[in-house]
Amino acid sequence: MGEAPAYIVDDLENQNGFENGFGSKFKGCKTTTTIGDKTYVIGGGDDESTLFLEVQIFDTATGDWVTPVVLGSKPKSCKGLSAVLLNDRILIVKKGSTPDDCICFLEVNTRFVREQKKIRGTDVVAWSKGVRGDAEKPVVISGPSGVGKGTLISMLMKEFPSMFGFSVSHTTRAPRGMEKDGVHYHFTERSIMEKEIKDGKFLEYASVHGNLYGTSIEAVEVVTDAGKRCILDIDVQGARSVRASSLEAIFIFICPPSMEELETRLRLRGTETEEQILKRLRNAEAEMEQGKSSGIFDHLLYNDNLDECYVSLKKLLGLDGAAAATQRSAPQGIDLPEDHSVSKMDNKIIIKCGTPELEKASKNLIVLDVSSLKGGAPGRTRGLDVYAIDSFSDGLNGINQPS
Ligand SMILES: Nc1ncnc2c1ncn2[C@@H]1O[C@H](COP(=O)(O)OP(=O)(O)OP(=O)(O)O)[C@@H](O)[C@H]1O
Ligand SMILES: Nc1nc2c(ncn2[C@@H]2O[C@H](COP(=O)(O)O)[C@@H](O)[C@H]2O)c(=O)[nH]1
Repeated sequence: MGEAPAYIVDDLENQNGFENGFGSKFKGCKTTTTIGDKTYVIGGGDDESTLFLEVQIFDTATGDWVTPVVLGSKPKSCKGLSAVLLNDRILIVKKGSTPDDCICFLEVNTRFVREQKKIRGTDVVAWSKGVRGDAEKPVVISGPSGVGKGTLISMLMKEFPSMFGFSVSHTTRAPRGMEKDGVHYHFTERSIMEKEIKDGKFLEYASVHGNLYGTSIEAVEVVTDAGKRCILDIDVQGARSVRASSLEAIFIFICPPSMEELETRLRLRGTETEEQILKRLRNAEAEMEQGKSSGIFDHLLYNDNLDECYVSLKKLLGLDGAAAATQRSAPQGIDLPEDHSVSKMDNKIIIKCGTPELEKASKNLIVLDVSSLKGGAPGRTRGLDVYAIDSFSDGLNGINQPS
């Protein structure tokens, strides 16, 4: 992939098709990035009708404009944009945005995007929000039916309501008495779910105890967009698929103290027929084997005494003691002045804060170190390291060309 855009928007505007194509869409700010034959034009409008950033691709080989499938939540439009091409994604720095909304990524060739392109047979891009540090890894919880996954997750969500969000799965099974559509599951007809699977809607899906279950990309995005850490309650097959996907998560397998106790819990729960209970118990044997030996899971927890197991779970998630208080605070944003320019040096993005007052002040350069980026759509791009320095710091003299 090249480093600098070969085309600027004015050049594109002179290309055949631009006038009749999508040029008119970007009346406000816009930026272009060229990768091989494709020029990604990212822009926003200056009116109420275009509240979000849009993406169009100009194919320089064919002269055609392509409207890609855009996954992820579109960032809000803004007063100005800078784009920097990283390996598989474009970093966007927005002007006139709030601290939590000024850095985002448009993924153009991440594993997630490549998979989606294959499934959908069309151009795909995906937005992901950039967050500082290593926080917010989603949590995948698996274990045989009746082991207590749901119980433990409810305890976690009750104690840390602003920190965790539940990924609401789709299923073809019928709702139980108290279960609500859209809260516990998205209860879906099999034919519809099969179509949605074909359309690439799901991050993972599996046939479990005779029904289809799946985590939609949107289910994870809804939680992530709310600024919460996503919890997935899925079976071992699903966990294996997520492990192979681009979602970087912590994988926890919950074991029962014994198969007898598992049976007792399933029977006492009283939500399944005898036939279903027997099926779930038969499947539990294989699930236990895979949970313990497949290498999918980072941690194994025994749910014998519920309170003790919950304490262990919190410890795994770094929620014990003082750490819990730190984790509960919202992730730090980046306070960017509207007047700034952006350039790149190796793995560092240098944002020069351009007002005369700031130029005189010390610490007028904000550095985004992007050398340790992790994750991405359908979650956050984590690992941004952000710090401020002044213009004359060692090694950064002369980094002052606006992007
Ligand atoms: N440590 C425990 N000791 C005794 N009972 C428990 C314990 N943990 C959970 N239970 C009970 O076991 C039953 C099954 O728990 P739960 O519904 O949370 O299981 P699950 O793993 O989510 O099952 P499924 O995969 O079928 O959704 C519930 O009635 C719950 O109250
Ligand atoms: N692969 C997936 N498995 C899922 C998902 N949602 C739930 N599950 C698992 O199904 C069984 C049965 O659940 P139940 O609610 O019918 O008792 C259980 O092991 C869940 O973990 C999913 O989206 N994908």
